[in-house]
Amino acid sequence: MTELVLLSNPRVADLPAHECGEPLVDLREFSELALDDRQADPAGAYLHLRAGVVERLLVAQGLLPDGLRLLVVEAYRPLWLQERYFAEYANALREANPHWTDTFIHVQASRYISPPEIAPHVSGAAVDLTLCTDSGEELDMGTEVNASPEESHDACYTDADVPAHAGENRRTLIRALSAAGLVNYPTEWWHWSYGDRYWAMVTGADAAKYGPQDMRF
Ligand SMILES: C[C@@H](N)C(=O)N[C@H](C)C(=O)O
Ligand SMILES: [Zn+2]
Repeated sequence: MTELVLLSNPRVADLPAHECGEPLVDLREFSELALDDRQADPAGAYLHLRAGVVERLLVAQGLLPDGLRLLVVEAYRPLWLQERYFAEYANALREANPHWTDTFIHVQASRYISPPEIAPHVSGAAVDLTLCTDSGEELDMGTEVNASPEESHDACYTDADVPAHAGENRRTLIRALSAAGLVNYPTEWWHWSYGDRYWAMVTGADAAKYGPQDMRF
């Protein structure tokens, strides 16, 4: 079994980010991609991603079997929102496990939400997505997008034992995105990134290409 490395692991968190200056682009410009509004913000910040990530997503879209599309749920996330998500989840873990130390809570929280200071969504380097048909029907992936480890009994883990058809759908997603150069966070089948610290750790790059962005509308 391969080792599961979390975002809080120093092998990821201690990597530097060398900002390359690439712009964030608006996914609404690309009709190839299907877009979902469950995480929408009024200005559409959640539909922005670095140009290099978009390029690879379009390659992945082209590699999917006919009739299937990538359905983007959330891309860019502002720092304040990442901080809120992290604090809320850490607090829930603390309440459920009052004997856990702060250090252990930080590690356990990072299974599901990135520590804000290294968060890949804040850099426009990560995207949460799934698959849908041309007519917009979502494929069964074994859990909902954003199901937590607790509510899904760890079925959110990419290699979890899920019903056969859901496993096949996950493999279709994995094949296309991996071939296009994105990397997956193994505790979340829907979370993919390029150019962030996790990508650097997986590919052996010296540094992330993208640092945090402060997008204002
Ligand atoms: C929970 C999910 N939406 C997510 O994005 N998690 C990752 C690890 C993150 O916060 O970057
Ligand atoms: Zn994500």
